[in-house]
Amino acid sequence: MYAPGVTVLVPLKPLAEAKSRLRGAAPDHEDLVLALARATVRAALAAAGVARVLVVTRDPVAAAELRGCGAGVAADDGRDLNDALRRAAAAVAGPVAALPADLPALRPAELAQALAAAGGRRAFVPDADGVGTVLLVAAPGRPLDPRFGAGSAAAHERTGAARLTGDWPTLRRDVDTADDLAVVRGWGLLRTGATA
Ligand SMILES: Nc1nc2c(ncn2[C@@H]2O[C@H](COP(=O)(O)OP(=O)(O)OP(=O)(O)O)[C@@H](O)[C@H]2O)c(=O)[nH]1
Ligand SMILES: C=C(OP(=O)(O)O)C(=O)O
Repeated sequence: MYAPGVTVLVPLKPLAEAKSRLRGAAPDHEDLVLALARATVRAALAAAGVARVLVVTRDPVAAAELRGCGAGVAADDGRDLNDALRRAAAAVAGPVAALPADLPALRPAELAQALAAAGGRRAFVPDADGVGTVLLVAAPGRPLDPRFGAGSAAAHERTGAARLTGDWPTLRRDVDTADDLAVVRGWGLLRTGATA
């Protein structure tokens, strides 16, 4: 049976505001944020089952750079992260998922496996600590209904989403802090000039 590819929404704050907990971890903060996003987008585009990646942002520099990587851009006209994702998802026809822009070590095969594991259900992948969310997949024909933010894994579970905990270390390692950055640098998987 033909299974249509997933549209992956990648939300990204304006570069100057994003990843505030990483401020000081690299000489040029905006360059670091963009490098994380670029690596995330490239990996997502290379994953089997992904039809396209749409970056949800209002930052013109990030939009232009990420278009250059092959992503599309959806206008960010939301009040906050979940509102922006909700609005962008409502405009997508077909399967939709959301992935944060801070997964620079992501291996495409791990994302492909997670999307396959969702198996047409509403599902999410928690971060390495099991507290946050690194991937939310909408049930076919249903709203994305994102609950990102503090304690989002539990919040997504409360909405009936299946918790997927495969052996996906690069998918589950979002980079929020300098310690997270050190972990992915240690793996040697950060393929970006600014953060290498
Ligand atoms: N479009 C959009 N993206 C957002 C918004 N808030 C957060 N994001 C993005 O959502 C993803 C997950 O958010 P966080 O990991 O908390 O990142 P952050 O808010 O940039 O980082 P901190 O400032 O350190 O909290 C990141 O890719 C953010 O850039 C928002 O209001 N609009
Ligand atoms: C917004 C989130 O990201 P973080 O906890 O990494 O800031 C989340 O996990 O829902």
